[in-house]
Amino acid sequence: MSVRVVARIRPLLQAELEKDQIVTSHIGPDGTPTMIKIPNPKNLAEEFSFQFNSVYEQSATQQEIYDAEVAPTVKHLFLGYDVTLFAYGSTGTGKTHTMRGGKSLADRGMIPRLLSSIYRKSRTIEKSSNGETNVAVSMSYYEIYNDRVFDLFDAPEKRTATGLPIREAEGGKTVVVGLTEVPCRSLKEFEALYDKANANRSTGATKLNSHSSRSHAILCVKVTITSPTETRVSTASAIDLAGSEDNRRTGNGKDRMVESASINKSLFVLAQCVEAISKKQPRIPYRESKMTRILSLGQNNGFTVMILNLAPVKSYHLDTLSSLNFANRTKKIEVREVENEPIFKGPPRQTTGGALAGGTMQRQPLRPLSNGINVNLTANRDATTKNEKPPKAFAVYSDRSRPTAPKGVLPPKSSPLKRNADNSLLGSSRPSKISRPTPNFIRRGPEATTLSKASIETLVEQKVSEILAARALNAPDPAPTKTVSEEVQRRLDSIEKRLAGQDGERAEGLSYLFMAKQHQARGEDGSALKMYELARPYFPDNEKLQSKIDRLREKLATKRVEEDNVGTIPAQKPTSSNPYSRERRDYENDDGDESYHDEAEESAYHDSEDDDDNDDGGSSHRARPRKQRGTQGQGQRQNRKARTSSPDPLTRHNLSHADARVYTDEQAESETGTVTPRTRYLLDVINSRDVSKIRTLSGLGAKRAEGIIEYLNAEAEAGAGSEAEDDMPGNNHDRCFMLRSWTDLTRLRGVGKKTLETMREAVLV
Ligand SMILES: Nc1ncnc2c1ncn2[C@@H]1O[C@H](COP(=O)(O)OP(=O)(O)OP(=O)(O)O)[C@@H](O)[C@H]1O
Repeated sequence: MSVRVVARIRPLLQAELEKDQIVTSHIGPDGTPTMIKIPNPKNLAEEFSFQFNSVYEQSATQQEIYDAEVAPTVKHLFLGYDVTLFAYGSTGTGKTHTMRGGKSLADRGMIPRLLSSIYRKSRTIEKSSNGETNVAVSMSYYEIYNDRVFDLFDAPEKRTATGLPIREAEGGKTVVVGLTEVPCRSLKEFEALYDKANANRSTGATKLNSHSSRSHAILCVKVTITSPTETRVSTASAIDLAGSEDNRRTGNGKDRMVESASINKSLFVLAQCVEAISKKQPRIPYRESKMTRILSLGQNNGFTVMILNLAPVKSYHLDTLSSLNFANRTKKIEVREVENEPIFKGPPRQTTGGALAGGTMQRQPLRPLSNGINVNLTANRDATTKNEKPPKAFAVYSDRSRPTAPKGVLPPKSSPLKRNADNSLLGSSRPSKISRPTPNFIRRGPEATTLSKASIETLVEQKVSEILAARALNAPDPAPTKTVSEEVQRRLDSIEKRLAGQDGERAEGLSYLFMAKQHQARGEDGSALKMYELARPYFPDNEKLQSKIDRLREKLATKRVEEDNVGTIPAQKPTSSNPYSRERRDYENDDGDESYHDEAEESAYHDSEDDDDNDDGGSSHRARPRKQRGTQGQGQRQNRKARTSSPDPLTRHNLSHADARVYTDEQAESETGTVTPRTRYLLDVINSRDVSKIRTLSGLGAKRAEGIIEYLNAEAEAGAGSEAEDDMPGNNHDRCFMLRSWTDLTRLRGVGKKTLETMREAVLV
């Protein structure tokens, strides 16, 4: 079934005027409000309509929304399904109000109401089973702030600078290592913990919201139902995303800008993921931000409800269109309704709650996670017998395929908890249950080529976890595992070096560059200049960076002179000689033109990007490396097509953050020069399509070498352009597909990032 998407229009705030309202709800085909209408910013007489599962008007109460959208999921939670609830919207649109709410009973948000229902249902189940069935509730709560994960049960002063690591456990789940999981046995206990943890959440004042969330907050409530015959675990995740921000309106200072860049980047990646999923694209860029890795939208099973929060007024016009478009895509995401497998057992045992009795928070030791579904339970069972704390283990699914449970582990179900068929939720017809097969629309990389390689990867991960754990606990590093080979040790050293050494500094420099680009794309030249200047010490010999700074200074000086002369920023037509022209043109286009078509918009962005400094050394910024640059005329044709295409009002944000798309460590290559000599060498060898040459690269066997050539040929065969480009008149595909950058290399099928790093490190140039 699809993600259920409902829209909520918040009431006018004190400073907002009734006459400025532009967002309206309308009755849909089923006779209930399901449609949102909003004028086209370019032509106010024209309206865009968006259809959702439900629409809540300004007067809707918390109770109404809870009853209709969240309460129906509770029974499914108790039947072993995971439930994900998240709030999306621009800053100041009411996400936190919806999820957390106010203090009064009527104002309580979805989260406290959900917990209230969970406890009520738990008591009912325990009572009706005459105490034979026990329900334990525990919670974890963390935030993703500036792309780092922090446990909200930790006071801010106790946080480490790097935050908690996340990683993929063997079972294919993304897990936060070292997260606290707190048992809470009553609503009262929950509320005390939740309030305390919320006080640790990063918030701050912006011009748009005096109490703005600066992080994505993720609450996971684990429900463990233990009957005499089986144990079921399911998780309700409630996510209050930070809101996207337009820094021309927030009045953010430097620190807020850093937060803002991080918020916008992660939301941009989320939008990219949603777009990729909804278009069934083979590559979903989950890995490009921690939030998307953890959320793994479209990969988590169970029920997902998204509440789209909207402000009704004109000042949010473009943000609202952007959000509506995002939500429109989200509703196309199919979520597989899969029940968590129960664990069957022999004699009854103590529950998790019992094991962790006392209401004290317990820091779980950092240790490698075990595999598979219901990892908590297996771990808890061990913990009970050994009187140890259970390892942390909850997760939303990540983009790795998950092994199916070995045959014979789970006998056929005969549970008293087994539900009656209930197809009522969300009005869908439910598919029959399946046992977590791999979603077929996600292209998987080939399995590791050899067993030894796979075990090396595991050992490396295991060792890194141990080291991180030792550091976190301020204990001496554990002795190396006997089985760690020289090869593993060498790679560990290199990973350690990368984590702690120069690369850390470089990463900081890169983050300044990234923010600078974001500001520049938005036309915030002053802030962009500041960020470039902050990046400068990290790349002292980089002439390109220096000349960028010089150009920006010049541009700002020109702007100041113009402002002095005219008294205001000129609304002039861009000219090629005016250094101010490109950004104004982009900005004006995306606010005003109908350049809304995604594919074409992307091309338009890249074309205009090329017009600028040509500083990316080729295609390294591009999401689709196989796009071949056309001539200037071709680029213009693409732009023209973009502007006449369908009025899809996405996304000033997309355009603004286009450079966030693949901004990783490797963008150093585009920012700090062109492709590095080592990468150039790798590219040359791979582009040669010569198996014997490719095999000489470290870490590649014959099989992978052939796989690489197959990939190159397939890409060439597929044509060197996107669907949008395919339609372009005069677009001649370059049939000889070439990789041009490190980013292109990261897209090679079957070659992981670690292997790439090994290959690069082994190049002697
Ligand atoms: N349904 C509502 N009823 C009354 N007030 C509301 C409602 N929704 C939002 N508000 C008010 O609007 C303001 C902004 O709401 P909130 O802080 O929840 O926004 P947000 O989307 O979480 O913002 P940010 O992303 O910046 O954290 C708050 O003052 C809140 O009380």
